[in-house]
Amino acid sequence: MSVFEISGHIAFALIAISYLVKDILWLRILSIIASAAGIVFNYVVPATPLWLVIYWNIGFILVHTFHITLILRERASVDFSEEEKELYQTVFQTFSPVEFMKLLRVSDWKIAQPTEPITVEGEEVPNVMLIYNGLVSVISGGKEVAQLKDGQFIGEMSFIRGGNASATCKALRETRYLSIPKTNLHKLLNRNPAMRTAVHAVLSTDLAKKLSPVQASQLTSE
Ligand SMILES: Nc1ncnc2c1ncn2[C@@H]1O[C@@H]2COP(=O)(O)O[C@H]2[C@H]1O
Repeated sequence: MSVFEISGHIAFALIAISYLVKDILWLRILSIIASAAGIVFNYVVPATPLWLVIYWNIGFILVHTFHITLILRERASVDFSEEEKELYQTVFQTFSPVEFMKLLRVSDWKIAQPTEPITVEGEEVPNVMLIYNGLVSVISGGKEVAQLKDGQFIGEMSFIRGGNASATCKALRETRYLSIPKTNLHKLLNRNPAMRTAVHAVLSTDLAKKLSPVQASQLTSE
């Protein structure tokens, strides 16, 4: 088998490997190398070059190169503050840096003063919020049922289930939090379907941690 015939095998082998790769950048790089090997094979091995195949492969290379440029440009623009890095490492590790950056772009940093209500039981909750630093009381039916602190979400229940606030949440001391407007979050997830699983995983983990042992055992026995 000549070197040029081997290039045909390399082209198809790389296409097969690219199907296994999850990182889109690597998938595109492998596809470019596969197309280049395909061009060599189709130029040298047949009696006359197969221009139709060669032109299509050049087209594929151009498309992948264009997208690689966009990906690299996007990745280069990722620059987190210390606070954002901490949130990324503690809560959003399952996100890619670019996905986390997209989430931050549609979010706002806010501060609630002591006794300030963040949600009101039975009323609409326009944002999903993540406590960065502070303490929040969760009041249901006039009684405190829980306290929420750093790294915990507020408003995730109505986001997942729909409907209004299941409880009133009030800051017990000055509380700094990341607020993600739900309309922005829905639009972001529609534009980036791959992020949907990561967002739901983060919110479900938070929800599971909030379940009391009694509630959890009731759920598992259902
Ligand atoms: N038992 C609970 N333990 C912890 N947090 C709660 C509890 N009940 C309600 N919450 C929080 O209070 C929020 C009120 O708005 P949501 O129902 O959207 O989401 C709710 C949770 O974030």
